[in-house]
Amino acid sequence: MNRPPFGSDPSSGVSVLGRNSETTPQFSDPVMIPRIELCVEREAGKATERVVVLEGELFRIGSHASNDLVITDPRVSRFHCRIARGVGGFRILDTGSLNGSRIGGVRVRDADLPLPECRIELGESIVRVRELHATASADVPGAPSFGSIFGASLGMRRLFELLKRVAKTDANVLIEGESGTGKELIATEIVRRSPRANKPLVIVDCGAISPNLIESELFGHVRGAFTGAERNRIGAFEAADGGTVFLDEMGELPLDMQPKLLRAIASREIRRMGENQSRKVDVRVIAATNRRLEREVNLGRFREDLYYRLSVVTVRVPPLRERIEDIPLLVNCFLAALEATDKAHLFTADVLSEMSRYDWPGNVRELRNYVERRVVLETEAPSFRDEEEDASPSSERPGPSAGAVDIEVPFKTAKDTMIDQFERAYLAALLAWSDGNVSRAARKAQLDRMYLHRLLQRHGLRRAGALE
Ligand SMILES: Nc1ncnc2c1ncn2[C@@H]1O[C@H](COP(=O)(O)OP(=O)(O)OP(=O)(O)O)[C@@H](O)[C@H]1O
Repeated sequence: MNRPPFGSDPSSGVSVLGRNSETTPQFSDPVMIPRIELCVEREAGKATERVVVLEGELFRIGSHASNDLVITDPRVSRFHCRIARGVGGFRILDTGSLNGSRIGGVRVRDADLPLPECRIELGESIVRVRELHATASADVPGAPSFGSIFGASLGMRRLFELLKRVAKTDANVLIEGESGTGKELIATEIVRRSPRANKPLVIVDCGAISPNLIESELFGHVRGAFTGAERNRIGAFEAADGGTVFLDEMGELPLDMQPKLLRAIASREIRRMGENQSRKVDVRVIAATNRRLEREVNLGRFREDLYYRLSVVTVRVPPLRERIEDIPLLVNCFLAALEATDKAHLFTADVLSEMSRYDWPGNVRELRNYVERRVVLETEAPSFRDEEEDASPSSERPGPSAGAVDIEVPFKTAKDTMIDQFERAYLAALLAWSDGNVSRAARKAQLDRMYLHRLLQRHGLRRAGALE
């Protein structure tokens, strides 16, 4: 999708995309960035005073040396908790710590920080958090896009600034975000702007490959390595030599594969299955996950050393519900991509306002599907409530009728919309049949369980896509 130029139409809630206009909205006023100060008042039971100021989007606290605030306390987990910017404030998220995080004696898992001042209790340590005066930042880009990624919210524009810096380096990157927030888009955009742009980019979806095939997928095999290995095959790392491997759904990588991946990253060597000889490879790794890997590390389900190698830079993509101000811009972009800017009247100010109250469990992907559906069905003044009901797993909405075609809509758009509607209807009925049990549903539909899981996340029919 190219960056769309904007015009405006007072009759609709979104600005209409004028194809010949040169103007793109820019945010030229200095942006005020809220800041907080963290002071370690007590560490492992002893009084102390160490102060740090949170300037970025994400701040990790724990006993592991890679945290932004390292606390040396045997009762503090390696990745204990994190503080992130949220809507109009800051949130604390406990990342599966053993002894918990408390504020005022109350255990918190995911909560707004009660500012202007509060104290977080971690093990035998106390961190005081204090709100500081917001400062003007020159670091927030004015343009509400980064290549094909769009977002006008402060969170997204700060993300673009980070991506710009990350893209120029050769550092491994870990992209965290719920399903449908644009992680793959971000990975592709980083690669496009990196020194490896003209080298191969190989994408491996760790969640969609069965555990017994993943080693061959990543590192290849030689003939006879296992039953069915009839010829030599190179894996993703060799295919990407000199370029980049994008490991999607990193949290699904089986534990026994993790040391092999670590070796490939740390010593830049791989070994094809069934072969003794090692081969040198030069690959940048970008990984994405919709699970909290810190939590997986604390629980012993993900190797700490691999996490450390992968998360040289961590990029957190906020869910759409935390940046609802992006919705009008995204609607515009999708209308432009569909060559349907003349349908902007379907998105009145009232519709947009209803859309901003919806939770968007399927994030930007769900929003794009919603826009496509409205365009194809040409629903006049749609009530967003209908959509919410349609999205519920118990919905019995019938699938599209094969006869209902509109040749005014481009073939690909119409086909994608039909498939999308079919998938939603099928999955909703399947889940209703299995009482929400995904394994039973997968057996019934003869689908791979992981694949079904991803389909459900994609359609916003499962909260499991949420970072947990
Ligand atoms: N900020 C954005 N601007 C424009 N399009 C976006 C944006 N974010 C996501 N999209 C679109 O939403 C869809 C989903 O994006 P993508 O596949 O990158 O998400 P994801 O986080 O990798 O999802 P999953 O975890 O399910 O693989 C794509 O069509 C993508 O182009």
